[in-house]
Formats: sequence, structure tokens, C-alpha cells
Amino acid sequence: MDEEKIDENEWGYHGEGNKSLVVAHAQEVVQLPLDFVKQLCLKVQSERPESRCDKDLDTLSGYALCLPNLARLQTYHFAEHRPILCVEIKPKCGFIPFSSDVTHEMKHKVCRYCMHQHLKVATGKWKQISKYCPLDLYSGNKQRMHFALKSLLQEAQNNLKIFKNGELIYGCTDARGPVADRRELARHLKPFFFPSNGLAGGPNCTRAVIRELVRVITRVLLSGSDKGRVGALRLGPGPQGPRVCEASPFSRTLRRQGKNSPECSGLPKGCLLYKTLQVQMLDLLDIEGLYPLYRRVERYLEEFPEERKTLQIDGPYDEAFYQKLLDLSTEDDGTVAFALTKVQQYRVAMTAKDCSIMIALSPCLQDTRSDQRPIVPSSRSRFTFSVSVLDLDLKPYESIPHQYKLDGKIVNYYSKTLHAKDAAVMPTRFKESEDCTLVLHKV
Ligand SMILES: O=P(O)(O)O[C@@H]1[C@@H](OP(=O)(O)O)[C@H](OP(=O)(O)O)[C@H](O)[C@H](OP(=O)(O)O)[C@H]1OP(=O)(O)O
Ligand SMILES: Nc1ncnc2c1ncn2[C@@H]1O[C@H](COP(=O)(O)OP(=O)(O)OP(=O)(O)O)[C@@H](O)[C@H]1O
Repeated sequence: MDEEKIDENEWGYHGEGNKSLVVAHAQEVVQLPLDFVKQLCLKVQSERPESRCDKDLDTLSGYALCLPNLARLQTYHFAEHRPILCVEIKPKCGFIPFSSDVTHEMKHKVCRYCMHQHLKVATGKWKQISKYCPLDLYSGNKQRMHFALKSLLQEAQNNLKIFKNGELIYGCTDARGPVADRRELARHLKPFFFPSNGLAGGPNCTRAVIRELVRVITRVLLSGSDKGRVGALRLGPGPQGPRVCEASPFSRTLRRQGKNSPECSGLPKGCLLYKTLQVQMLDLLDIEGLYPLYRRVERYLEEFPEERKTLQIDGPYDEAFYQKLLDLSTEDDGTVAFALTKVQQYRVAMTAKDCSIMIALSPCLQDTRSDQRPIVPSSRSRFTFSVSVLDLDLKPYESIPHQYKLDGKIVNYYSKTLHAKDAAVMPTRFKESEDCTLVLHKV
């Protein structure tokens, strides 16, 4: 920061430990010298993935967000000398739309993530289709959750990153490939999960280590107390819409085995996944039902542009804004007020559909008690952990038309791909039946 401009009044006492005194900046946003920003840009340029380099850092504003490093443990700030593992998951939308405004039948069967995969591969964003399905992760069923996490480990895309002591050791920077392979990952993880035994290397070791990681992450994701205000956003007695996505390889395998649908355990109410899903489900109408309401607000704003502030389109996202989110009625009375409430709820839901969960784990000593801090056990180890949510800046009002177009594109492309696949299978079927006919001919 520019020394001359640093003002002590913008800083406040935060706390202190044995060695450090911690002060926090009054704003979130901090001011930076322009030269520093320019130099920083040059320094990090070579490390940026090619696919992101079309975007330049804003070197002229001189402002930046100052955030805690969530790859570090958030419950135990002064234990930084202990090794820290951090798993970042971007789970995406965990439910299938239940709105009656949905016109594409496919959207009631296959989740958006699984459909979107086909478009992403076709456009070269990723190389191959992932077996990950958010509905498996959000199912609360351990078997399904393990499958979802293993699928993320196979094909991380931008949905999984793993950091060791703050440094990225596993994940994808872009379609050109992963940062490391599973064997290398297991080598990094082994001291965390098998600290004192000489587990031999090789594929069995890799499998054992990955299994431990998957189990620990599942336990953490299912943990949590039922505190916090998100409880107020509960959408009724239980989850709505289908609980299984027809495209998930997990449910497809079960169907092939004659089991209709996998067991749905449901998520414990206090856990972060449950809370995230509740917020995502504020998207009550789906983009198809929402878009005409957005148009209504737009028409109103065209006529009364000065109202933009009163309607809190660009914030402030304060108590009054929060209170409006609680009105879950879907009965349209034709007013701008109704349309605006649904638009704002949609923006909040979209934010929750795109946020990331950071799970930081640090091995703890055998005598650490779980009433001192949250602890998750693995077979041979115990970890103290913290869970944080990242990327919660509200999705802009202006992105709604883009959402509407993208939705149509995703569904149409998916339907077209399925159709093409069916058509490709058909001639084979005819061929098979012709072969059969030949066998049955009289001789
Ligand atoms: O629309 P989606 O589902 O593709 O989500 C976008 C993300 O793509 P993903 O599917 O996760 O690979 C996309 O992620 P990437 O930049 O592709 O890693 C962004 O998070 C984007 O948000 P924003 O527009 O930058 O605020 C996200 O856009 P929003 O739809 O959340 O606005
Ligand atoms: N406070 C933080 N602590 C640790 N890592 C962070 C923090 N904020 C961001 N990151 C890292 O930087 C990445 C990008 O951050 P973020 O998702 O907030 O950017 P974004 O531009 O909003 O991305 P997108 O729009 O693609 O979701 C995250 O995936 C995470 O790995």
C-alpha cells in the first residue's frame, strides 16, 4: 500500500496471539499504489492459464478486495506452522428444477451440470465429460457422495482444487491438462493420512490414500450445527423435484442393475451443503419463469430509470434486501414488486449455484479434544478443520438475459446430442434384427 496514504483510522484491533497482533481493515476494499498493481500484473502473468489471459487486470482503479486466505485454517489462526491441506469444491446446482414454467421436458430429468458438460466439451472448454453429478454430492447418501468426489478427482475441471500449505497441488488450470496426476496427489497426501506407517507405494497405496481423503471430505461436508440465519430461508417440508439425475453414471448403473433409484438419505439440516442447497432453491421459477418477470422490471426501469436505486438493483444488500428474500410466494399478482422479489431471489440463488466450498484440514495431536475445535477422524489420523464459502459476490442483474440464452443453448445442445446418439444406435439395431431374420429363414 502507498505508505503516505495509509491511515491508521481505517484499521481496527482484531485480536492477538503469542507473537502477533492482528488488525483488520475497516473496509473490505483497500487502495493500492498503481505502480504496485502494474508490477504485480507482470509478475503473475506467466502463471496465469492461457484461457484466462484474454482478461486483463484493472490496473487503473487502484482498488482491490482484501480477503482472508481461506486455504488456511479459519478456526485456528495461530497454528499456521502445522501442515494444511485445503480442498476447494465448486459443487454447482444441486437440484433439478421443479417449476411448472419449465418447457423442456429434459430439464425435469437431467440436471443442468450434466447437460452443460456436453456443450463444454463441444466448445473445447474441457476435454472430456465428467462423471460428477451435483445431485450425487448433495444427496446425503455416503455411497453417492463418495462416487461424486471420486469423479471430481478423476476429472477435476474447475470443480475441484487441492492446496497443500496454500500451494495448488491438484486441479485443472484449463483444458490442456491437470496440475498433477493421482499418484502424485497420493504422494502429497500420504503423510496426512498415514503419518506413521510405511504404507508401500503403488496403485494400492494411491487407492487407499484417495479413499481416506474422500471419506474425510464426506464427513466434513455432512457435519455442522443447525445455527445461522439461513434456516429462515427453508423452503418447506422437504426437497422438491426429482432427487436423482438420469444422466448420472451412478444412477444409470443402478438402473441397469434393476434398482430403480438410489437410496436418498437427505442432507443433515445443519450442514453447509444443506444450507447452500436451500439458497440455490430460491430459484423457484427457473430461468424460464423468471425471464418474463425480469422483462417486467426492465420495462419499469426504462420508464422510471431513477427508481433503480430505490429498487436496490445494485444494492445495498442490507437487512431490507434480506427481508425481501423471505417471501417465497409464487403467485404472480402482476406487480413490479412481485417481479423484483423473484429477480433478486434468483440472483441470490445463482450466486449459491456458483460458489465454492473451501475445506481446510490440519492434522491434530491425539490429545486434542473435539470440544476445543471441530475434529474429523480418518482411519489413522485426526484433523482439525474449517469450512468456508468463497465467491459470494451477488450475480449482476444484467446477467439474466445471458442466463436465459445459455439455458436454451445447453438444453438444445444436449437434446440434439442425445438424438444424434439414438440415431447412431438405430442402424445397429436394424442390423442386429436383420441378422436375426437371416438365421430364421427356411432353408
Ligand atoms: O453459467 P455457468 O454455470 O457456466 O457458470 C459460470 C462458471 O462456469 P462453470 O460452468 O462453473 O464452468 C464460470 O466459471 P469459469 O470462469 O468458467 O471457471 C464463472 O464462475 C461464471 O461466473 P461469472 O459470470 O464470472 O460471475 C459462471 O456464470 P454464472 O452463470 O454463475 O453467472
Ligand atoms: N479468500 C480466498 N482464499 C483463498 N483462495 C481464494 C480466495 N479467494 C479466491 N481464491 C482462489 O481464487 C480462485 C478464484 O476466485 P473467485 O472464484 O472468487 O474468482 P471469480 O472471478 O469470482 O471466479 P468465477 O467467476 O470463475 O467463479 C478460487 O477458485 C480460489 O481457488
